[in-house]
Amino acid sequence: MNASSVHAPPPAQDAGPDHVLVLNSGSSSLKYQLIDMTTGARPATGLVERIGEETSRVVHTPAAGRGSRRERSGRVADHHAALRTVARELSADGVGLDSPRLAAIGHRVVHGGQVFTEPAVVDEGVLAEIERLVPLAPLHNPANLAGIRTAMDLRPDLPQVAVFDTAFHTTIPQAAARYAIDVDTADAHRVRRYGFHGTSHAYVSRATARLLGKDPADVNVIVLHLGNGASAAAVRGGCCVETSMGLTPLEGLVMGTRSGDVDPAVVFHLMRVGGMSADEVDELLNTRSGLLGLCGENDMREIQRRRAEGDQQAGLAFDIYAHRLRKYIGAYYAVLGRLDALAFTAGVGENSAQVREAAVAGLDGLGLAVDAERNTAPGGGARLVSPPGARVAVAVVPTDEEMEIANQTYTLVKP
Ligand SMILES: Nc1ncnc2c1ncn2[C@@H]1O[C@H](COP(=O)(O)OP(=O)(O)O)[C@@H](O)[C@H]1O
Ligand SMILES: CC(=O)OP(=O)(O)O
Ligand SMILES: [Mg+2]
Repeated sequence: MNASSVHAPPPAQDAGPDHVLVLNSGSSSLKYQLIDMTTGARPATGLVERIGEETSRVVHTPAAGRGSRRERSGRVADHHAALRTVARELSADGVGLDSPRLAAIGHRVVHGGQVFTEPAVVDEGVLAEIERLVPLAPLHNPANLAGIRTAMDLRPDLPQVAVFDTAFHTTIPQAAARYAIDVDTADAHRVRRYGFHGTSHAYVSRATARLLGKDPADVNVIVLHLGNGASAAAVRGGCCVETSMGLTPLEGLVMGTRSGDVDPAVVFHLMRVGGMSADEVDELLNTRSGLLGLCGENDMREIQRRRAEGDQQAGLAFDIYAHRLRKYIGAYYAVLGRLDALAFTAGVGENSAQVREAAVAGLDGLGLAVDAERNTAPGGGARLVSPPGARVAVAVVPTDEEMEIANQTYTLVKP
């Protein structure tokens, strides 16, 4: 690894602990943001990606005036090593894990089962429960646990708070949460719809209401969180009533590498006739399916480029992706009965005008359309892309899972 010089300002001496470090550990990445809860500023953000591979990449971005962006490559063996690397980067900026201004570390934990309806200060009992849920989120929960355990090693005195992706979905009624399988079998194995990306759905549904100048309690909204993982949520008056991910983050929309909905019999067919093991089918549906499986590419930018050049495989992958979105929009409209807004968020939702246009194509009858000029206009921030006076607002609403996690964490621990 090659280091570069840093110019860290002297740490403030008089402020109390008002910083939260947010960690979002994915299966092979660790994203982090240090947030000043007094000002909302982010003294540092960054990510470690390709953890465990031959060459990992570390990108650390201090806030303006605190130093310059640093990028390194080299092997980062696991999530423990990743967090130690992050700690060193933060120390170099004078805001290390030993900083007296650090109030807590907030961790995104993907699966909280039915137990965690709120964020939790981590203790041995919480760790044991997250561990018990590993079989339901094998890609995510082990990484989340590694992040928490290393953070506890590095700062045993500091509160660690777990914020669960599933928590926002615990209001989903039984009629939507239960699968139609034998009740005793389902209960014995905790089989039900849990839903994920809840922190994002909660934040974006509230921000959408704000954009409309309304109280979240008065607004019905469909949120489409379209990142590498993708899910839809129907939110009535601030409460989630339906979502597309289920027992695990595999169900629902077409994703970067995950299939989303398939007939469950596909699994038995591949095992009986295709000679695959359960683990092989699991790996196929989670990591070699979705956009990647359809056209060899999971980056929507690249798919759009190939589609524009007439590449039929990329065109079909895009069409399948958009078709699934339309199907869910129609279904969730029916679930809600009345729809005030459709909100697009995350990497694809915030940046792809083509996906937004295709997702509502032909839905004019439902009052859903995008205005070509608004939809393609550059600019960040929450904004409407539907035509003026539209019956249903269509909006781009950037998600901020890190700020939401920081707020929930700080609320629990602030002095
Ligand atoms: N300008 C863009 N146009 C289309 N897709 C984009 C654009 N920028 C980012 N994306 C897509 O966003 C996805 C990543 O979204 P993101 O929310 O960062 O994912 P995650 O947090 O799940 O890793 C990638 O598929 C990428 O292609
Ligand atoms: C739950 C989930 O799918 O998360 P991500 O999109 O970060 O993979
Ligand atoms: Mg994400």
